[in-house]
Amino acid sequence: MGCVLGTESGGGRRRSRRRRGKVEEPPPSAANAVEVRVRKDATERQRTRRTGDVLATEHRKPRLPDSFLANQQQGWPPWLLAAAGDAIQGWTPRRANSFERLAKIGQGTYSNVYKARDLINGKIVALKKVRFDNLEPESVKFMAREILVLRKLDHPNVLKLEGLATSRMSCSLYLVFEYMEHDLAGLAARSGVKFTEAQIKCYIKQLLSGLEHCHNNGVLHRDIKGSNLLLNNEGILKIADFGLATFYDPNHKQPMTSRVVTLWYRPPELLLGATIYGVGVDLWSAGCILAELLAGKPIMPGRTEVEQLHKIFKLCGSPSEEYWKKYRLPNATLFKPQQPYKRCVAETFKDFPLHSLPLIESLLSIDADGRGTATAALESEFFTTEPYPCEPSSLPKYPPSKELDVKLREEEARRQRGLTGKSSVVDGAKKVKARDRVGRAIPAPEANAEIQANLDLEHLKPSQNSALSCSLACHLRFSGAVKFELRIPRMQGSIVRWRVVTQTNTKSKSEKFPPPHQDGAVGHPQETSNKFPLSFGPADASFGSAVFNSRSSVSVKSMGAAGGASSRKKTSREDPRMAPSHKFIRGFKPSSVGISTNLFFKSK
Ligand SMILES: Nc1ncnc2c1ncn2[C@@H]1O[C@H](COP(=O)(O)OP(=O)(O)OP(=O)(O)O)[C@@H](O)[C@H]1O
Repeated sequence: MGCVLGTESGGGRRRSRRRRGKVEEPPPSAANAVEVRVRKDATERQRTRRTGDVLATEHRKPRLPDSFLANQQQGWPPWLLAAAGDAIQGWTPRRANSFERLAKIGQGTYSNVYKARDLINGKIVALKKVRFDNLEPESVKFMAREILVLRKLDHPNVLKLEGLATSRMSCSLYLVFEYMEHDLAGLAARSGVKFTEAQIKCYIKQLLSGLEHCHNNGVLHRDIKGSNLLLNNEGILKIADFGLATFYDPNHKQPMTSRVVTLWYRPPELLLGATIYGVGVDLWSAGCILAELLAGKPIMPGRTEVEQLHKIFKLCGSPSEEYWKKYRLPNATLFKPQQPYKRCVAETFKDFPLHSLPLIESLLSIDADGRGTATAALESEFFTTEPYPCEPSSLPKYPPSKELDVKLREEEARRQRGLTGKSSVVDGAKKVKARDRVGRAIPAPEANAEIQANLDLEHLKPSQNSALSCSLACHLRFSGAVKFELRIPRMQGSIVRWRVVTQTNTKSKSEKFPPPHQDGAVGHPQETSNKFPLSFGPADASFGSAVFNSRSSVSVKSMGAAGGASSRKKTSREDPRMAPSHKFIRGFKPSSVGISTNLFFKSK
């Protein structure tokens, strides 16, 4: 027996008639005529289905939500509604051909960014083009989240999403942003650019103001770094690239993925596998940027997660016993140094302006709780003492210098010197190895695209045709370049032949698109990402002396070659305090980082 909604005769109130299992038809009236017609149709269709009529197939189609129909009326293509209905709800799309593309200005993990002219008002904009046809549903979901986050934010120091555009012909969505001439990483890398203390204060104040707005609106950015801080010619800094951002509620903390934030700016708790975290992750990155601007070079340019953590411990001290007990982090047993490291932030940055140190100390607290909030950081003496932050409008105007331009310029310089041939070409933009870069500041590793796994495989006894153990550090970048670094234990009298089988798991692309099951923020329980011991790589040379000299000059950069990746000394010995790197383990599960690797060695 079917059931339909009925209207109570006389009273006009609708109520379910399911109780009596009886269909009652209300008397037709002007007020409910349409509803009655609809119910009649439904009843007829149900009867038809029972009799096996052909209309039954039509009836099986799921009913489309009203928002879907409303959006379709607004001109959204059905494929986009299906993929990201919530994110675009209430907006009317622009046509892509109402913009004139002028130049490609950036490239991201899943997008190309173009400088374009709005043909309606002549305004110059940035169009972030996202192609849907070759994106997996997961990636689309994260793109939709980026739009939702951007739509929630409205602040002078947060890049505003001005609209969306679609093209009829291609499966693409364009995010329309105001055009920004520079990014902080590109600007800092320019030769001849030296920021004064007042200018650094101006930039950091704007960064913290933007972060304060994000955090107050329940948004964590999770990828704060120089290339995501865009600047216009009026000196306004805007936080951009919310591709890794997430909503969070400090009062109802949900597990989230720890595989976020670009390595050099990633806080220790994430490296240790924390899944419950908060605003502290962005504040740590802000602290790294502040120190980087003052030093003129990245302060902790690690190449692997292990090395990154090592650098953090060496500068900021290793966590206290209370910390390990308080947080019980998943990777604690792997990374806990046998002997503690002493904190030496003040000593390392002794040449920094006096009032910058308390702020850096606080932002670079090992314990995220010690980092406070963006609001508290804005109240720090750094901003209330002389020299005061300069006005954005008083900042110098620079020719365009975004990271991509820098890479292209450097590649051209290398080509001129006849050194080309080693870098890979990615969609027109050639990648430049860190050690080949000129200029003092080095752009950070690209986005979060680096998946790093130091894999220690099970040691098998050498015997005929047996597999020999090895330690493999694998670096996968989404540019497509895969680099393997093999550390092979000395095998006396063995001829080693190897077969390396790699299988990238395109389903869990990267930290950029953490698999949904790893990010509670999109409604899935989280799993810790590093389920295998990571080993510390070679100990790095410690961060050199700070280059800021507040006595002699207000300029902050006097270094020649950049520190970090390009000038880092390599030592062959590991720090004895850290976990050994050639420990062999059982039960290794490489798929947790999206790459499957097998090594087979044959001994004689
Ligand atoms: N509004 C803008 N104005 C000028 N340039 C921009 C703008 N938005 C983005 N860009 C440039 O495009 C680059 C890529 O943009 P964005 O970081 O948003 O893309 P993404 O796909 O999220 O990148 P990633 O994978 O690096 O995180 C930026 O580094 C920047 O140089």
